[in-house]
Amino acid sequence: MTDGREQDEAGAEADVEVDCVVVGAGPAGEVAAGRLADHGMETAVVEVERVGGDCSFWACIPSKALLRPGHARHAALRVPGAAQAVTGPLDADAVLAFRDEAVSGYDDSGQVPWLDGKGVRLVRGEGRLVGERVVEVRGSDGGTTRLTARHAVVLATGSAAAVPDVPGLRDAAPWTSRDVTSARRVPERLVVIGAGVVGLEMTQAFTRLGSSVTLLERGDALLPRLEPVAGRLLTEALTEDGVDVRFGADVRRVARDADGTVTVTLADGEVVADEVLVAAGRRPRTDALGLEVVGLEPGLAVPVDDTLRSERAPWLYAIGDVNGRVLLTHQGKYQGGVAADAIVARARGGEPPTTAWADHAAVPQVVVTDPEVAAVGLTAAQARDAGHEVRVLEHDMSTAGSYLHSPAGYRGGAVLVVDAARDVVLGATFVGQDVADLLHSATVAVVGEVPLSRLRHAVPSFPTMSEVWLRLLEEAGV
Ligand SMILES: Cc1cc2nc3c(=O)[nH]c(=O)nc-3n(C[C@H](O)[C@H](O)[C@H](O)COP(=O)(O)OP(=O)(O)OC[C@H]3O[C@@H](n4cnc5c(N)ncnc54)[C@H](O)[C@@H]3O)c2cc1C
Ligand SMILES: NC(=O)c1ccc[n+]([C@@H]2O[C@H](COP(=O)([O-])OP(=O)(O)OC[C@H]3O[C@@H](n4cnc5c(N)ncnc54)[C@H](O)[C@@H]3O)[C@@H](O)[C@H]2O)c1
Repeated sequence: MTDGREQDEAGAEADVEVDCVVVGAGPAGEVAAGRLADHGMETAVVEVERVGGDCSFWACIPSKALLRPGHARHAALRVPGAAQAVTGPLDADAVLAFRDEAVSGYDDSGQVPWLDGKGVRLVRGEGRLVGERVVEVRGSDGGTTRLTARHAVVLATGSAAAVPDVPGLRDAAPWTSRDVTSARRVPERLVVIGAGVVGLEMTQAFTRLGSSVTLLERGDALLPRLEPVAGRLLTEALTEDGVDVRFGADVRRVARDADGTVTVTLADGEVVADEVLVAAGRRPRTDALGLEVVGLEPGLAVPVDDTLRSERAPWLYAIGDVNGRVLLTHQGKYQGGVAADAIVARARGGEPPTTAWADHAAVPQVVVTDPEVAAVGLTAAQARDAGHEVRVLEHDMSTAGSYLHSPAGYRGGAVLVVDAARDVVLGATFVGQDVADLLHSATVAVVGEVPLSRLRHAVPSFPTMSEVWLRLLEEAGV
């Protein structure tokens, strides 16, 4: 099933007809293709780089591998007995080797059998819309294949780092998320432009690997779209790690000298470093995707409705980062499943069985820093803005199960946002070591609209981090 190029005897490309074509085999595209095939749709997936997408090779997986050793070392340092066994810094070479192993040496052959097993046809090359339901694929040898979809084309081409128009920045050969996650050495001095999730995670990973990091954020707080406790505790933690965190940063110019040194000029001074990481947001990968075929502008996101279908063409769907809805792997995979079900239902003359409403109501996200930040649903401010009568429950998390995780003093906090009129949870935020896996309990509570009076019967095990639920419900008086 792999490879998929069909050529006639003279070696010219042949047209191939299938039920559905998915462009991009990242997490979103893989899920959509697999589910379409499960439903009996003959499906082809087009991939220009590696099956598994950015997430597997240049984003989620390598970034988490770079973070994990530092988090494990710090967790040990907080526990008597274990702390005494920590006798030195991280072994940077071993960390980079761990990262290489996590990305399978940048080889996607381990991911292909899953597609094969589903019966999905993999076509290697760059896909581009060239007509109604037609995708042209240009292979690395310059040859082309035309794939015609009987039912639907699904765009799942992801996103790339956006490089702001700062004078000199592009010429300074900055690191992007791809370069930092695949770095082969640890720079002595690193300056990071942008304190979004990429900037925060990579700042901490490289600080703990031994870089001296300056983090430049133009805003006035970290993670401003989350509960304020998240940004506050993370700022404290990064500062304690030795990061120079600067808010209100106005980056005016960047220059790289002949000796490789980078100088970042700010409105109020300059920072000199060995590398500069641009972590200032993303742009959809639609520059050469043929969007003009359906009247959309190349370079922009592909707007879709809640079935992930474009309003421009009833056969066109877009899932994952490329539609700009929520730039997270798990939401892209969720969208892939919803889109596949909608395509199949419509192909059979029916209505989509569901929509991707969780994208609006209950998006879970974990910022994998130390402390971790795990949040789902609405913050108190967002809930008030949406017109809810809000009750906010807070707990500082320095007690309960957290004591065993970090007896030397746990830095953490929890916030539950409750719809006072309906007694249900609208959002939750947990900050602290080892809180990430608490998040799904909150996601279930938000999606299930479970009343607090019912939640008290969900008894958390003693002594686990889940006891934070007990404290929050005590605070609520239920
Ligand atoms: C450093 C970093 C860390 C991250 N960590 C996390 C995390 O921990 N958790 C999380 O949920 N999210 C994380 N994200 C976000 C996550 O990586 C994205 O949301 C996710 O990869 C989106 O999946 P996707 O399938 O839409 O796109 P991608 O993973 O980008 O996959 C798109 C695929 O399409 C292919 N493609 C593009 N154009 C074409 C074309 N014309 N023809 C054929 N193929 C094409 C690409 O080669 C790629 O393989 C992180 C992002 C970054 C940058
Ligand atoms: N653990 C995770 O789930 C994870 C990890 C990494 C990335 N992601 C996803 O990837 C997406 C992209 O992340 P990102 O961090 O690249 O973008 P982002 O949009 O989240 O953050 C960009 C930050 O850069 C700042 N900025 C922009 N231009 C600047 C400038 N000129 N000077 C100084 N600061 C500037 C912005 O104010 C913002 O704080 C996120 O939306 C996130 O969902 C998720």
